Amino acid sequence: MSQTHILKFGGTSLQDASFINRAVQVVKEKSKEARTVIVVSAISGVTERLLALSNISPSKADKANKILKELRKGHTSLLTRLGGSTKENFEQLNALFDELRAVYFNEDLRTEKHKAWRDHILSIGERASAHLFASVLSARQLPSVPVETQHYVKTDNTFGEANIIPGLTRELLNEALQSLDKIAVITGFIGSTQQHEITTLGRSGSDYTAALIADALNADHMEIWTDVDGVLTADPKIVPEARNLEYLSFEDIAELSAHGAKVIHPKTINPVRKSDLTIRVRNSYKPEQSGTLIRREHQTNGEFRSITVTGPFIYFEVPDSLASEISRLLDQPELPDSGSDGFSISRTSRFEPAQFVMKNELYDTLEKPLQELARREDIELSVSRDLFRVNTFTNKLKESDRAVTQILQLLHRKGLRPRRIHRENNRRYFSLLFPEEQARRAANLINEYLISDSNRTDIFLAGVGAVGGKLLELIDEFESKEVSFNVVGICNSTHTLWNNRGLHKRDLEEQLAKGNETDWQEIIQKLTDGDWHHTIFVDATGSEEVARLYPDFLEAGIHVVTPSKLANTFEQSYYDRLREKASAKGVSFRYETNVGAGLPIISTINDLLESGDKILELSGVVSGTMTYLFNELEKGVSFSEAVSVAKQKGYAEPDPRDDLSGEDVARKFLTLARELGLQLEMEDLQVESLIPEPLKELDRESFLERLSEFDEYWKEHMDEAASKDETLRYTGKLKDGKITIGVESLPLNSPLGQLKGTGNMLRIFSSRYAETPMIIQGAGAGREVTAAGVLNDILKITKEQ
Ligand SMILES: NC(=O)C1=CN([C@@H]2O[C@H](COP(=O)(O)OP(=O)(O)OC[C@H]3O[C@@H](n4cnc5c(N)ncnc54)[C@H](O)[C@@H]3O)[C@@H](O)[C@H]2O)C=CC1
Ligand SMILES: N[C@@H](CC=O)C(=O)O
Repeated sequence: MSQTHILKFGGTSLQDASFINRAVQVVKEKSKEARTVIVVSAISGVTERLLALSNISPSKADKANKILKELRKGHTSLLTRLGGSTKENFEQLNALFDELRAVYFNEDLRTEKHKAWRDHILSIGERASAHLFASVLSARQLPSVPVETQHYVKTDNTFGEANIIPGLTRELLNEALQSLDKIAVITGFIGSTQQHEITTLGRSGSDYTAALIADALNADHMEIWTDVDGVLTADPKIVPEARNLEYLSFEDIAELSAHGAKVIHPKTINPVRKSDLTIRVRNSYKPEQSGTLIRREHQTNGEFRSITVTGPFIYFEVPDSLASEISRLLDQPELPDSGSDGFSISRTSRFEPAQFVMKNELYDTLEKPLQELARREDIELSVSRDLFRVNTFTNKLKESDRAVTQILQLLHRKGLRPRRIHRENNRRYFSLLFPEEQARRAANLINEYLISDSNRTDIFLAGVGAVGGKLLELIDEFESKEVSFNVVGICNSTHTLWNNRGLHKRDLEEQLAKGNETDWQEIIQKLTDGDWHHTIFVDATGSEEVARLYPDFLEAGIHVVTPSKLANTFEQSYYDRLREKASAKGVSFRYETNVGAGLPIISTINDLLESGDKILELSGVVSGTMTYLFNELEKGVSFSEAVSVAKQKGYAEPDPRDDLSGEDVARKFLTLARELGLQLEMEDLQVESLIPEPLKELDRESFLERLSEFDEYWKEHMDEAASKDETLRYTGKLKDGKITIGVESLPLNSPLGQLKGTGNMLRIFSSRYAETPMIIQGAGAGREVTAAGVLNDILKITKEQ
């Protein structure tokens, strides 16, 4: 057995009999594979009791006696419960509590060497814990011996936060432990001065002791047993969704700790920084989990991602001329130690104000001289109080600043604007300053960004009919290394279904009908409050109610993609508002499928305009349903039958009267006109409707039932065209700011007369394409091509991020 493993049990890992039993089990397993050395903290709550004792005045002896009695009883009864109650074990424990009583009531020590007296009192916690645990291990056939480190860990006399004398400590520990043939159960946290007065090592002192021992014994592995899952992406009290990090490097830990992470103190790493020691942080509540592995060389992996929240801070600005004097004030050695992020100053130029961020308590100490300085310069010092820093760490910042931009965009979309952004060059870290509640929200959002697959896009899909249903299928089938989709919610006009982990086509068939009733206010609320970092709302309903909600989604930082032509063809002011909202919130509104379904009509026109071309005329066929109907008439199918099949095939609008009335084509031409910058309304268009006058006032069902009454009319019409070697087409034209739409009889062998199926053809005449127009032609309706076009819009948004 050539390996040496150090197991450090924190107070929570020894909090009661069941936890101690669990720790015994860990030791039993470990000692089968390696030489095992144990380091213990005081049992949970004991250090706090000892501190309370040290603050009780001797005149209140009753109170002190109560604590002394409880501490002794707590330890001895645990010893009995755990089967370690030999006479010798009791005597050793009782001797410690006798010592505690004697030190506590030693008036000379208390008054003359108060700090040393207090450290001596505190040391009893670890010493009692080591005796207790060693006794229990021995009773369970794991021969053990308590080792009190005040004899071996040598320090200076900074009581409360003593500094190690490294060489001497290493030598003494090595001498004491190297040839021990029993399991050493060693006290963490304590040492002693050269004059043998007990000292304590400050915050995370027991982890530090464990590292000193690992160094002295050239240990291979160290386990820190504590009450959290390992090193997490954030403090779970602030970010409940914080995740455990699987592995980190020593350098990662040092960087995290310098900016507020609490699990491992950087001084723990110091003694073993150059060694090959592996450290595992594990949770005593969940011993089956593997925790976080920390070692020297994990430097370049992607695991390093975390958030810490520090504060509270004060923020103020002063003219640059005053900054040097304030910096001198901050340099005073007698100021309270406010940690590595106690204060920071940003000075961009002599002409810009200097910005100061400092811990509240530091400002409180300096407030008077600061105000005095400001008065002298006749400046009103306006301070913002109680701000918190959200520090973000990620390996992504090694390559570029893209993560900073993405995070800022994400926060901006959620209405969070930091007071100050601090980014150090060549560091994997940046910080943002917020008021407390905003800092909490920002930390949760950034955590979601860091832990989720950063390529993931969350989608809410409204409308799961012809287009929406097919889209869900395409999303299910979609595979890419760069992008992944997560459909968090779907709805139809009656039901809504949510699942953070993703919905699929099968859920539509099996689960949607069991979902909640569709409630649009609830959907908006849920999407607005959700911590999804990159959300797209897809409207495939064709509903006016839904199209009127886009400003709410854009306002909440949610992108909108839609095949519905409604929103772009409501009043002009609504069209303008959507664009203003999207731009203000840094989100996208995409609707390529509004004209020609999957054909790239809108994007082509915008590309031409962007490159300086001038559009002179747009004309042709942009209704797939109409082409289909006239093609069917050519074959001798009745008009009413063709309409019904067009609906079944998913070409026609949710209400086919929108196709037949020309409204669908009108909306398409109006959208194109507005893309060209024309300010037109629906009433400005000249549109020929195919709805027979007597059927105009009927509801949808009665209309479809009575449509066959007009089959003969359409047959005659088509026959007449055929007699001239012509056919019917429903065409539209935008020229000189005017839109005209209607039925035309065209030569069968003309390009438009040749259209088949759901064929669309749009001719673009422009300054550059004046003689020979640019033509975009292809299927212009149908669930497949439209859903694919919607997916393309979604992909464009993911690429813009
Ligand atoms: N079918 C096609 O070829 C093309 C369709 N479009 C557009 O796509 C949209 C959808 O068309 P289809 O899928 O064919 O329609 P559809 O009638 O097959 O499906 C509509 C879906 O929206 C749901 N819905 C309706 N009102 C709702 C409301 N207020 N709240 C929640 N859900 C609601 C319905 O329950 C249904 O699931 C329409 O705006 C249409 O103009 C655009 C281009 C081509
Ligand atoms: N009903 C429309 C669908 C596409 O926009 C059409 O037939 O063109």
